[in-house]
Amino acid sequence: MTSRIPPVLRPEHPSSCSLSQLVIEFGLEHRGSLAGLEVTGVTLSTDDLQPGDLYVGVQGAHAHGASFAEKARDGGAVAILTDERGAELAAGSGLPIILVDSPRAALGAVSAWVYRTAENPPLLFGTTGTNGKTSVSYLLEAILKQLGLITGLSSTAERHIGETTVVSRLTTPEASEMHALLARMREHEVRAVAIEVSAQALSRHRVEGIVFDVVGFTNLSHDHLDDYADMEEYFEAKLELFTPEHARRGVISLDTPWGRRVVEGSRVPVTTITSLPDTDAEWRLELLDERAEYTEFTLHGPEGRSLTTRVPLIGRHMAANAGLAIVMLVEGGFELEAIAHVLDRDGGIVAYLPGRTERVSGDRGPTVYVDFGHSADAFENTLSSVRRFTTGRTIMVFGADGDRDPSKRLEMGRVAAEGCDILVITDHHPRFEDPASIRATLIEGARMAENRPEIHEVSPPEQAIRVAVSLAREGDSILWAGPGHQDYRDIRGVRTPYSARDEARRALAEAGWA
Ligand SMILES: CC(=O)N[C@H]1[C@@H](OP(=O)(O)OP(=O)(O)OC[C@H]2O[C@@H](n3ccc(=O)[nH]c3=O)[C@H](O)[C@@H]2O)O[C@H](CO)[C@@H](O)[C@@H]1O[C@H](C)C(=O)N[C@@H](C)C(=O)N[C@H](CCC(=O)O)C(=O)O
Ligand SMILES: Nc1ncnc2c1ncn2[C@@H]1O[C@H](COP(=O)(O)OP(=O)(O)OP(=O)(O)O)[C@@H](O)[C@H]1O
Repeated sequence: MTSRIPPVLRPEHPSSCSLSQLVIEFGLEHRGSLAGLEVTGVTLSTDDLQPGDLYVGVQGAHAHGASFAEKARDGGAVAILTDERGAELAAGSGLPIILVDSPRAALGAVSAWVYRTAENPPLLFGTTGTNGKTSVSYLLEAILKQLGLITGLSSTAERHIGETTVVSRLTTPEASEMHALLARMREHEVRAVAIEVSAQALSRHRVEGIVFDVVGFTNLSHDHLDDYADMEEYFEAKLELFTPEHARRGVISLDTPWGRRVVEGSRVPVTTITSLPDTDAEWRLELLDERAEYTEFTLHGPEGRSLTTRVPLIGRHMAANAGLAIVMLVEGGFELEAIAHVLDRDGGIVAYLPGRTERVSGDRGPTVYVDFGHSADAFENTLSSVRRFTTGRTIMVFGADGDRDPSKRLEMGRVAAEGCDILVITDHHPRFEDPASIRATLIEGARMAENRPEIHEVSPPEQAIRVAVSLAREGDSILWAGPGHQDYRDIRGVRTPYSARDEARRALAEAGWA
C-alpha cells in the first residue's frame, strides 16, 4: 500500500546520545554545561525541530541559523552546534553551545553518530550527473526489488521506504534529514538504497557521513550556471562524489566527454559504460529495438558477458540509464547472471518513473508525453526519441524556470525548435521573474534554429496545452517538457497546486480524445 506522509522522517524509535560523549568523540569545544544532556535527533531548521534535538545553526543565504536559537530552545532543542559567529548570536538563548568551524560540514558526521547510520548500513548506491539521476535511481530500485530486496529511494520526485512513498523537498535532503531517513529505513529492514546526489548537495555537504558502495555518473551538460561560475566549477562539484570519503567504487558513463574527465579525476576505482557506437568503454550498450512501449538493448561487458533486456521507457538515453544502473549493481556485488535471470522472468525492468517521458494519452488521438526535462541536452534526447515514434508532426510545449540559470534559455529554445514541427512556448515556474520576458528569450533562441517550426506563444500553460491539443491530429505527438511529476507551480513565491499530467489529460478529454 502507498501512503503519503510528511517529508521529514525521523526514526520511530530513536536512541539517546550523550552530548558529553559527542564532544569527546569529535574533540569539540563547548560553552555551558553538557552534564546529563542527551539528544535524540539533529536538525538545521526550526520548522523541522523536534523536542530532544541538537539544533545546528548554519550561515544561510538570508540569515544565520543561530539567530533562531531562542525559537529552537522554545521548541525543545537541547543544545546548539554552531560556529563562532553563531555562538555570539545564540548566547542569549541560554542553550549550551558546541563549537565547530563549519557547522554545515560537521552536520553529516554528527547526524551519522546520533542516528548510528554507520552501523550495519544497507547497500548504498549514489547517482550524480546533469540528467538521468532520478531515472537511474528509480531503475536501480526497480531491479533491486526484482532481485527480492527491501529497498529505499531518495530522489527529486519521491522518497521511498519499502512500499511507503514520501514527498521530496530537495533532490538531495540536508545531511541531518538524510541520516534520519536512513535510520528510519533501517527500522523497516531496507537492505539497499538508491540516492540521487545533486551537485548542490556535494557543494553543501549533504552526503557527508555516507560512503556509497557504488556511485554512478550519467552525464554533464549546461545547467545550474547560476550556482557555479562555469562548467569547470560545476564539474568539480560532481567529481567530489568520486573520492574515498564518499564512495568505494564508481561507474562512469562516457556518453558525454565529461565522463572521461571523471575517470581521470576519480580517486576511487571505476569502470566505464557507453551507449555511443563510436566510443570505447568496458561496458557497451547496444540498442536492439525502440518502441513506444519499451526500449530493448544488450549490455556487453568484459570477458564476453552480456545481458539482453527491456526498459519500459522510450529512448536511447533511458536504455543508457538502465545500463548504468545494471553495471552499478554488478559493481555492488550482484551477479550479472542473477540480474539477467530476474529480468527475463519479469519480461524486463518493471519500473514506473513519474513524469519522465510519461505517456498520458490513450489509444486515440495524439500521443502526449509529460517530461521533467529542463535543459537543452534533455530536450535533444527526448525530442529525438519522440520523433522516432511519431508518424505525424511533433509538437513541443515548454517554458523555463524563473530565477534559475537564465544563461541556458536561448539554447533550450534553439534545441527545441530544431527538433519539432510546432513549438508552443509558455510559462513554467516564473517565481519572481516576469514570465513574458522569459518567453521572449525562449522565442529568441527558437529563432536561432536552422529548422523553422511554427511558433506559438501562449500563457498560461493550461491554455498552452489546449492550444497544442487543438493543433494536433491523429499520428502527431505532443511533448510537454518541464513540469514532469511536479504537483505545483511557483508564482511569486506561492506554490499553487498544479499537475501538468492532469491538465494534459483534461485537455485531451475536452478535445474528445479521452
Ligand atoms: C540556496 C540554498 O541552498 N538554500 C538552502 C539553505 O537555505 P538558506 O541558505 O536560504 O537558509 P536561510 O533562510 O538563510 O536560513 C539559514 C538557516 O536558518 C534556518 N532557519 C531559518 C529560518 C527559521 O525560522 N528557522 C530556521 O531554522 C534555515 O533552515 C537555515 O538552516 O538552507 C536550507 C536548509 O536549512 C535549504 O533547504 C535551502 O535549500 C533550498 C530550498 C534550495 O532550493 N536549494 C537548491 C539550490 C538545491 O539544493 N537544489 C538542488 C537541486 C539540484 C537539481 O535540480 O538537480 C537539490 O539538491 O535539491
Ligand atoms: N541519460 C540521459 N541523457 C540525457 N537526458 C536525459 C537522460 N536521462 C534523462 N534525461 C532527460 O532529463 C529529464 C530528467 O531526467 P531525470 O529526472 O532522471 O534527471 P535528473 O538528473 O534527476 O534531473 P534533476 O536533477 O533535475 O532532478 C528526463 O525527463 C529526460 O528528459
